[in-house]
Amino acid sequence: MSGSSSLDWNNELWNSLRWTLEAFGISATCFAIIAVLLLRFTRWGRQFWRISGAYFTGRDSAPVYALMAVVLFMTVFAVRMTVLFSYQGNEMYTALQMAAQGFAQGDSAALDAAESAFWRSLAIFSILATIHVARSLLDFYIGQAFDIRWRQWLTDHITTDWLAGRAFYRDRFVDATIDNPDQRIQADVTDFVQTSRSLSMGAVGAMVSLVSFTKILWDLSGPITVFGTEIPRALVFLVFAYVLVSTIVAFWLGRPLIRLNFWNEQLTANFRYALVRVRDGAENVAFYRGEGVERTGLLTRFAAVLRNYWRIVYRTLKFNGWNLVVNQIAEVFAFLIQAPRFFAGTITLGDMTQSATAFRQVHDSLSFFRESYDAFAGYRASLMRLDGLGRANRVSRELPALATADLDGALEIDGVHVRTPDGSPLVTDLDLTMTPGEAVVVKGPSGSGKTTLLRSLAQMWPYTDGLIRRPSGQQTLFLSQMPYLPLGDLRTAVAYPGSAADIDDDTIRTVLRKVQLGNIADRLDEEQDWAKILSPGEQQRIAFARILLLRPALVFLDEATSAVDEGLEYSLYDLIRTEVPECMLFSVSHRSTVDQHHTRQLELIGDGAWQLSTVSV
Ligand SMILES: Nc1ncnc2c1ncn2[C@@H]1O[C@H](COP(=O)(O)OP(=O)(O)OP(=O)(O)O)[C@@H](O)[C@H]1O
Repeated sequence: MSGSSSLDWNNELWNSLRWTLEAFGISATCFAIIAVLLLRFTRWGRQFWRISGAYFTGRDSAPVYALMAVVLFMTVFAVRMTVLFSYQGNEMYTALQMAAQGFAQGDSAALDAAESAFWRSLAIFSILATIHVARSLLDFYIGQAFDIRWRQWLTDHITTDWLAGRAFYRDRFVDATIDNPDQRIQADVTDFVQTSRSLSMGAVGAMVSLVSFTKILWDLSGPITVFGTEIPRALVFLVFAYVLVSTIVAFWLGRPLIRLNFWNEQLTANFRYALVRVRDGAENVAFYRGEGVERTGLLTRFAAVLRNYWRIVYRTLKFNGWNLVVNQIAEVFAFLIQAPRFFAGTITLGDMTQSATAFRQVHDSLSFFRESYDAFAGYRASLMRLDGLGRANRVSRELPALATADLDGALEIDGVHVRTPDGSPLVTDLDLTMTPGEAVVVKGPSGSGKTTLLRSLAQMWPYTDGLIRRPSGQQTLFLSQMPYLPLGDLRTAVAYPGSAADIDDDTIRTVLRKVQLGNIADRLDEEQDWAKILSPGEQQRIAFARILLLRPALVFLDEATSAVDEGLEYSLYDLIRTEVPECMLFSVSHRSTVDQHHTRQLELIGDGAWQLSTVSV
């Protein structure tokens, strides 16, 4: 009696190499065909292609395919290693069985042969184990390299797309749910890349493993008679039947987990957002002494997280309970079926243990699809979020915006209409021309559309039409009520949107002193959250410092001096008028003290009506 399936180890290196290359060729072909079909005919496949198709096409895609081929090769190679281990195990246990028989029969020649077979199988194990360790590490490294390269490309691609054509602002007019691009760009991209690889390569590995071990199981299995009917190759059919039934039950038990996990994400995000709100509004909450209300609000949200979490715990108990039972039975299932043949002497101990290994591999391969269901549900959610962001970016860029043209040293507003999203007119048919040194102040009651007019002139507001001709690029500056201070040192904050590298420190310090911020002029290197440190009035002075630094031809100011006293307001405007006298000013202000720095006044009267007059000081 000898192992019914053993390998010729002397030639195994070449055999395995040939096997791996063949299996790689077949897998790569099947993978390509299935991928094309999925990309064309499934909704999520089309979403995948819209998100990342450009990575796989174009001039730079050759290295991508090369790396993919290596990843695929490593996956197939891993299966071959498992196959080899199963044969090595077979030989080792068969040798032990032969040794036991040699002892029993007092046959020293048989004992010697068994002993040398045992040591040979251990020597083979040490070679296989060494290759396995090296392969595992290389596999990890190549997988990570693949992910990092893809993630880098995708983050760059999506960030660029999001920032292009002011989509990051105008997305809100397309899809109100795009309120968390941060999550989409950071977490979803990471998840998308990792899960794309793990699911696709997992499926390839499972299929190759399924075919390989079904073949082994086929060779090792014999017929079984059930109720008078003989089932040939019973083990193969039984494992398929076993996994099918256990999968159906597991699917039925585990299905609610997908919904519960979705809710878990949602409720945790709500809780986190509420915490962030308290952090961002800390000063206001503290002034109001709102801790009590905040505590109740936070703990109510957290209670919802816990309620749902308990449901997950109970459901997981059932799901895991079933899976544990299934897996425990799978441990002995092959032994149970093969035992009669072993005791009848038809198969060796090695065949028995190899049957168990093969059974487990076939079982695990078939179970891959069941166990990946959850990961796939999460993957689809990521696909939907990334595709949704891409779609909103595209659509928002196609939204109408004011037509614009470059014009050196002057401003021409020609037939501009501005409406609210529901179509009510805010400004109707505005015509206005400005020449260097001129200044216009915009007045009107709260809600009359002053800020929205500026949004329209900056091409941000979609409910508008008409034409604006103005100095190009950074020759025109829009300054909102509270200037934006980017992350980084003070130098970067003051120079924004210019680059701090282009301006020397002395110039920045001089300008800060001119706008009466001499107290911070020596802190240019400090990295702080300057928006939290500087008072609103100080932040508004930073905006004036930017005008002095960038010396634009035209500036739009929206309530730019609302947080400073009238004396300071006077000197800031005076500074601009004397330092950059050619600069055209277009200011929105409620304060009458601002009027004296302007030549004309544009008044929004309501329902789209407006009136232009000269300022009489
Ligand atoms: N994103 C938006 N969606 C819907 N309506 C908006 C949006 N932004 C502004 N509005 C509406 O457009 C109108 C004009 O708003 P806008 O902020 O331009 O007024 P304003 O004259 O600048 O007011 P204030 O003097 O109070 O700053 C308001 O009725 C406002 O509610």
